[in-house]
Amino acid sequence: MGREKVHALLLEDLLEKSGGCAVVDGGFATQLEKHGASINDPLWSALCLIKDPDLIKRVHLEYLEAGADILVTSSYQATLPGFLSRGLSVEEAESLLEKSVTIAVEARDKFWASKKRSSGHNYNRALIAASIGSYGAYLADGSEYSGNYGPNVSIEKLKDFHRRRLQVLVEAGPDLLAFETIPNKLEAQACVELLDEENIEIPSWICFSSVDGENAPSGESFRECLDMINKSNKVSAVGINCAPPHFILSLIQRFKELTDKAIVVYPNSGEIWDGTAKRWLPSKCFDDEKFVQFAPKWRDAGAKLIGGCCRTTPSTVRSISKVLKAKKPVSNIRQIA
Ligand SMILES: C[S+](C)CC[C@H](N)C(=O)O
Ligand SMILES: N[C@@H](CCS)C(=O)O
Ligand SMILES: [Zn+2]
Repeated sequence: MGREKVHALLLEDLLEKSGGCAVVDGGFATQLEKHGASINDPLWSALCLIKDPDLIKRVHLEYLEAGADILVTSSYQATLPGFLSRGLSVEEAESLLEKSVTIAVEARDKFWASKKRSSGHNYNRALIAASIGSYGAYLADGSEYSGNYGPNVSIEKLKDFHRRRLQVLVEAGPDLLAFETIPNKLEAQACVELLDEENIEIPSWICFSSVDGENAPSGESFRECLDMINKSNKVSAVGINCAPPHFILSLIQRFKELTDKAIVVYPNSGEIWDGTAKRWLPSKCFDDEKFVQFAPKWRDAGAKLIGGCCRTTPSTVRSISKVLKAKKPVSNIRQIA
C-alpha cells in the first residue's frame, strides 16, 4: 500500500473509531494565555516555541485529557520570515518548526501510552495536525479576518511564503496538515497548488475564516473557493475555523451543497479579534453549554471534525467530546431482548 493511502486510512480509522465525527482540540493560544504566557507579539503563540516549549506540551496534554482526537500544533504563527526577523538563523527557525510537531507527537505518545492498556476509557489515539496559519496571521495585522492582502500579493508570493514551512513541517512527521483561517480564494489556491507541487502525501484540511457567515472574509463566495478546492485530491476536508459559532450550522449546510469532502468546523467563542488593538472584543458568545447544545447539530448537519478555536478551552473540548461520544441510550425493547 502506498504511503498516501496509509495516511488517508489513519484519518478514516479515527473517524470510524469516533463514531463518524472526531473532536479537534480548542484554542491553543488561549490556553497558553490562561497559563500566564504573554503572547502579545508578532509571533503570537509561536513565541512559546522559543520561550516555553514545556508549556506547549502541557497544553497539548490538557486537550488530550479533555478528549481531543486531533491536536493542532503550535505552528500557526511560526514562520521562517517571522523567526528570521527576530535574529534567528534559518537552521534555528527550521528547527523550531520541527519542534512544533515533535512536541505534539511526544504529548500524544505519552498520553496514549498511559491510556491504551487500560479498558473503560473513551479515548482514541490522537492524530497530529500541523498548523499552517494564513499569510495574514504572519502579517499580524488582522488580515486573516479581512483577506485584504493588498495589490502586490500574487499567488507566487503566497506559495513562496508557504513552501519551505510546509516542507519542514511535513518532514517532521505530522499525520495531517491544517491550513487555518484562510481568508481568500487566492491563498486557498496557493495551498492547493503547493500540495501538488510538493507531492504531499499526508491528508490536509483547508479552513476559512468568515466574518459575515456567508462568504470568505474577502467577500468571495464559498462556491468559488470550494469549486477550486474540489478539483484537488490532496485536500481531504474543508471547513471553517475561528469564525463565530452562530454562523456554523448554516455554513455546514452550505458546504454540504458545495463539496463531497469531509467538513471540519472549529469556531471561536464568538468574541471578535481587534487586529489593531490586539485584543478580543466581547460579542455574541457561546459558553460550554452552548457548544454542548450545538455540537450534535453540527454533526447531524454533516460535520465530520468538530472542535473549538480561539477563546475556547479544554473545558469546551471536554463538553464537545462528552456530548459527541455519549453512548446513545439503548431502548427498553433492546434491553429486554
Ligand atoms: C487568530 S488571531 C487572534 C492571531 C493573532 C494575529 N495573527 C496577530 O498576530 O495579531
Ligand atoms: N491553531 C491556532 C488557530 C488560531 S486562529 C490556535 O489555536 O491558536
Ligand atoms: Zn482562532
